[in-house]
Amino acid sequence: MEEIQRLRQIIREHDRRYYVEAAPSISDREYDALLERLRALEAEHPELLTADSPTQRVGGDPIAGFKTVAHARRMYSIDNSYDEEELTRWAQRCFEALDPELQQINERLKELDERDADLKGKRDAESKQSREALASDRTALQQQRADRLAAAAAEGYPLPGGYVAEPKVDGVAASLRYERGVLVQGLTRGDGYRGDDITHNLRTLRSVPLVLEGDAPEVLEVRGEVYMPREEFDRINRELAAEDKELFVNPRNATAGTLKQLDPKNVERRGLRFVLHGYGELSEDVNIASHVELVAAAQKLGLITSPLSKQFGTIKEVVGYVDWFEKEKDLLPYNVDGVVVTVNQFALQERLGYTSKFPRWRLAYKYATEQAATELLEIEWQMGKTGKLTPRAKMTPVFVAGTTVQHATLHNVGELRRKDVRIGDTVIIEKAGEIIPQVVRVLDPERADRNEPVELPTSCPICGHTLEMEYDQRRQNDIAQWAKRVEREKQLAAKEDREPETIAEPPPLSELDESGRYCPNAECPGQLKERLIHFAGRGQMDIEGLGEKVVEQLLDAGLVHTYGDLFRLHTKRDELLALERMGAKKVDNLLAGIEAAKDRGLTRVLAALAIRHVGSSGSRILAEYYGSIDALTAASVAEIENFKINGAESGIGPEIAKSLHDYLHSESGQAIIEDLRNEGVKLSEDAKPQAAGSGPLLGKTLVVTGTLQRHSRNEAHDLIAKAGGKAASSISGSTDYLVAGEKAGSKLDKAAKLGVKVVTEEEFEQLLGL
Ligand SMILES: NC(=O)c1ccc[n+]([C@@H]2O[C@H](COP(=O)([O-])OP(=O)(O)OC[C@H]3O[C@@H](n4cnc5c(N)ncnc54)[C@H](O)[C@@H]3O)[C@@H](O)[C@H]2O)c1
Ligand SMILES: [Zn+2]
Repeated sequence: MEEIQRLRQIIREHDRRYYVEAAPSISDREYDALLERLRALEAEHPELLTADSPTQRVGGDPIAGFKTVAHARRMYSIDNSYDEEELTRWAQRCFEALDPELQQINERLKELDERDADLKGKRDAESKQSREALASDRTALQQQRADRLAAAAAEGYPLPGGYVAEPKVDGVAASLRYERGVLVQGLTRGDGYRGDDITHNLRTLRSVPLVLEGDAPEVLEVRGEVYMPREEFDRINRELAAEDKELFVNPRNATAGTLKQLDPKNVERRGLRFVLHGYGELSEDVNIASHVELVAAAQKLGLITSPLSKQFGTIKEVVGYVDWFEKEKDLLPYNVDGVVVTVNQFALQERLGYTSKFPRWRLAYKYATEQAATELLEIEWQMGKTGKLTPRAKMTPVFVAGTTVQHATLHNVGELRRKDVRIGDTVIIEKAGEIIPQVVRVLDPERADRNEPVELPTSCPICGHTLEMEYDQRRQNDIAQWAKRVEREKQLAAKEDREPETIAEPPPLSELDESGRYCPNAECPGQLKERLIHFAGRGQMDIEGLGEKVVEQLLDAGLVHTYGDLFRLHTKRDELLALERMGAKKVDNLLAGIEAAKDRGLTRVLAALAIRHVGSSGSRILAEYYGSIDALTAASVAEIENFKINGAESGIGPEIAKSLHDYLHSESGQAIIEDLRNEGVKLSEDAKPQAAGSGPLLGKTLVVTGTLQRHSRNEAHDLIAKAGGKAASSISGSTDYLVAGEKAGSKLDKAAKLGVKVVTEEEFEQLLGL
């Protein structure tokens, strides 16, 4: 069946975008609809079902750069439903499979059937009579069964131990393995059988204890959700926007994207959290018989569980919780997309077992994302400070998920073309998880009287400079790879004296692959206001007194046309004084602020110039490595892309390298740098003390007290620093561990009061991985 093939291919592509790239292009609901369609087709044609169908496997392929490790117990996905009645039907199925009375009735019905089958062929009177008796027995049993089910339905399918309902936190599943109380491994779910080893990243989370409290068992694997609070998500997206990088579409993708970081320092900065919702391998000495007991035991060990985890006797009560929680969930500081319902007792879970992909004892109820239909009126092109022109849909205002919406971002030309939105179309928009509204799709793309595709600008609407296009990096790589393979095949064929085999060529780059259209003129007035605001901003040149309002005034009065003009403002004191609300004191402050900004150094200057793809962290890495703008300008693209720091990848990718190189060698870029240099702006970076690297203690603060047997105090501090941690001398709320040697004294009391974990010298060595 062609449709099955096609659906599988489409779904795999979405899986890759979602799990591997953390950048989905359709909503979960649409994705689930595709999967449902495939499942239905496979059910109709079971002979076409294959083990590698997306309906049979969970998650995505492993991520490059991480070690994959087999899970001690498989990590399943969870079947989900958007339908409350489905929740009740699920409970009914569980009840039917578990209730002893129904089991008995079913057994007896089966017996009757077997006996009936034996008698079937026989024609004698006795057999006939027996069969009649059997039939009436069956009717009675069936009635009994129906009565039992009706009674159970009325009660809400009660189970011994009941059900547990928990928020379905919208993040990424992870498994933490503790051996004798020490965190030894953290894995992603991966394909369910094997996950990526992200131990070093998970260690940086404050909510992930490196050592468990109290009596920890031999082996304890807990599973839970790594997620990003909304506030943190907003902050990161603001930062990305300031660096003109692609934004994360929601906190879940931000979490996935963060966990993929190779450098744990980048993870530490992004307040991720962990909340427990399940378990993996448990050693014999673990005495836990239910989900509720798991949660209680985990809390005692210092793990974080959901305060909203609730036990209920019946599914009716669970449905009540689901209804109540629908409004309530929006008040939480993190995104929740549903409720996970679990059969509480492990013994019952075992009896229910698993399908090829899901446990039968768990179901995720998902709240639907609100959507609305409206008319697309116009495509506007907005210019950002790096000169990127972003298409934005202007629509007839429509109310969706609590607010009136009339703009939706389309990100880039690629997305505009892939969604093929046209003026006059009715479009479906959606606000999923606190995000800027998105155009999901066109309602009726087959409509005969549609307008022509949207016309794209080819030159800058403000300065007229020809625009530059950028294309999806992955597609570019695919094409480059193909060219290499063709070349290799040619050489091989020549050697073996045969015709080279043809290797299918990937489709050429087109508008569908376009990731950005830019005005490359760094002096384009269309970018000037945004550029100046950014230049003067906090993380950049940090010029006091130069906010948005003042920038506007300076531009309106024609006092500033370039960054360099800012540093010449001191010659225009009178003109400044003539501006509205600009007294002598304010002018002096502004001029002093500008003067002070000259000494910020190369890191800040690079970040301030708003060079495409070059953000603050990239600027820091580059400035610290090269030391001066001249050294940086002398470097080739390949050098910038490939230099190593202490043998490790620098984190500067090809996009950054090319964009920076282009800028430093462009006429406008060079003019800007020379101008700044002439004005005395510092274009070098002083050598920095060795930045804390990675290590098992990254992001953790430790205090050492008392006398250790094997290490002096100074040695211990060195070891902590080498492991990426901070050694502090006094305990506070932000201390993670107190390392207590002999005669530890008063710090122990303080640690107890503040809830700081106390570790022995041995445990300390385990933490260090010694
Ligand atoms: N938009 C796309 O392109 C796209 C692509 C692939 C997948 N998806 C989405 O991803 C879903 C499949 O992903 P999935 O397999 O991770 O399933 P899922 O996200 O629907 O649910 C399972 C996961 O929920 C998490 N979870 C959160 N809170 C939990 C709790 N209290 N108890 C237990 N688990 C909890 C766990 O990590 C678990 O693995 C699909 O339903 C689809 O909506 C979307
Ligand atoms: Zn321009």
